[in-house]
Amino acid sequence: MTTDDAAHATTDIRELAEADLDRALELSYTVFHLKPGDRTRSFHRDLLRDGLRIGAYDGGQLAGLTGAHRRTMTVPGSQLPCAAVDFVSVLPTHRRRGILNSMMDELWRRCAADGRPLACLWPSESAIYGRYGFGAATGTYGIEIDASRPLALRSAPDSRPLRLIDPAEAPAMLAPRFDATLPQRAGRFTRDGNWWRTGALDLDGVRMDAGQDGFGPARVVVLGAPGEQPGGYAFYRTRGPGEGPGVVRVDELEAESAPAAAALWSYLASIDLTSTVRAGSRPADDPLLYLAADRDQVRVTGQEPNLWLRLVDVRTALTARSWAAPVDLVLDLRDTALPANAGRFRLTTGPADATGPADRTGPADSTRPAGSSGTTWEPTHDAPDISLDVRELASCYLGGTPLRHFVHAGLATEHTPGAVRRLDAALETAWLPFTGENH
Ligand SMILES: CC(=O)SCCNC(=O)CCNC(=O)[C@H](O)C(C)(C)COP(=O)(O)OP(=O)(O)OC[C@H]1O[C@@H](n2cnc3c(N)ncnc32)[C@H](O)[C@@H]1OP(=O)(O)O
Repeated sequence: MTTDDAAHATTDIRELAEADLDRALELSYTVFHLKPGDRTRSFHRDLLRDGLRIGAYDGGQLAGLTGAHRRTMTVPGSQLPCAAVDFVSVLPTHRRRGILNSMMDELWRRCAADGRPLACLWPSESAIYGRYGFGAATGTYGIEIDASRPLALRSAPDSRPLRLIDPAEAPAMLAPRFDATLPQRAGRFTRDGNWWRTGALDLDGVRMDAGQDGFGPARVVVLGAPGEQPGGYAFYRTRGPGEGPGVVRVDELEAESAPAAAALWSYLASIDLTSTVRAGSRPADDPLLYLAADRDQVRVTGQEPNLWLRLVDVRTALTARSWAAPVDLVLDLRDTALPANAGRFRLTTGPADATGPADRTGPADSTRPAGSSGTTWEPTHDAPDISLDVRELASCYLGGTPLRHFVHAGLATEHTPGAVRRLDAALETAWLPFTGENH
């Protein structure tokens, strides 16, 4: 037994007791170099208390922590329970002894017991989680608009009135528009009133960056007259001119149509005493990028992976989602962390989504229960058409990355010519997956 193994052997992985929540937060703040105020601490405490909680104990000392929030994620044609992993922390004195490995093993057991076929996370460092079968599954663009002149667009904005509303009324007023995006965008999370208040709008200033970056409180603009269902909304914060130009920071914008989006972006680019609009988290297929008449005015400033996904229960995940085209293929799947998923399986998808990938919208999709897509995933001894790792399957699962990209990179193998093209056609979604959250 090596010294490290000996140290690991003394670590007990078990439920993090409610009595240990405060020291668990202290551990997390230590490793993340944070010093939050009381409101943030209380928000974190509630999050940790209400989720899956795993502690790594070295005798009486808490040496490691993993939490996971119980959330519901949209997948093409359905919604699935997901463990949104957070607070992953190991004391600096106990690192690289395998504590994270052990906590991940425990996480899979907890996901199974809690009926969560998916797990996801936003990694602090992207090198860490591929080994556990997580793959980057949604991406995000940073967009900046030069608002020193009127926003030039290629089509006319929706002419309905825009109005600022009391942010306290926003959760109830905005939820129907947000919910309408759920069947279109895989990789999103359903929200309850509490999540709207804290996770989305941060009305109580509980997030770590609250008030520290010079931006004011959340402002909420909606498109449409009072009493009408909003055709779109944006919530944003502003910082007036000082050392630099005035900035509008857009935290979320959803619109029912391109003209509605045009109206909202035009408004944001016209706010007095500001000359830059920054949207840090937009989908790669944001219509704004195509509507812009001058791409020097609307620039992509960054592009990066956002949500990392783990298919904990591959059968449930694959049979729950809808497919854009029928396929009948044998996949040879590697999964070293969860061998129950590994092996050779025949994927036979149900009838293609009647509307096809170009027009898959409407609430009916999101209400279809998991497992009702007519898709099967059964063990077989037949020769494989494709070999791949569960990490790559996770990256392709929501329709964000075609498998052929991984084949080109030598990370997946096509044995039957045309098999990858067929699978990619089936995985495709009308809109790219997009999460729009980073916690
Ligand atoms: C979703 C989230 O919460 S993301 C936040 C992750 N947490 C942090 O970044 C906080 C600071 N860091 C830590 O607390 C710890 O160093 C952790 C959690 C990242 C790792 O915990 P450890 O117990 O040291 O990891 P463990 O010893 O189990 O190592 C597991 C494997 O991951 C690798 N690994 C661990 N940390 C890193 C890293 N930062 N970068 C790349 N690889 C890493 C190890 O080399 C090891 O690889 P191997 O199994 O191939 O040998």
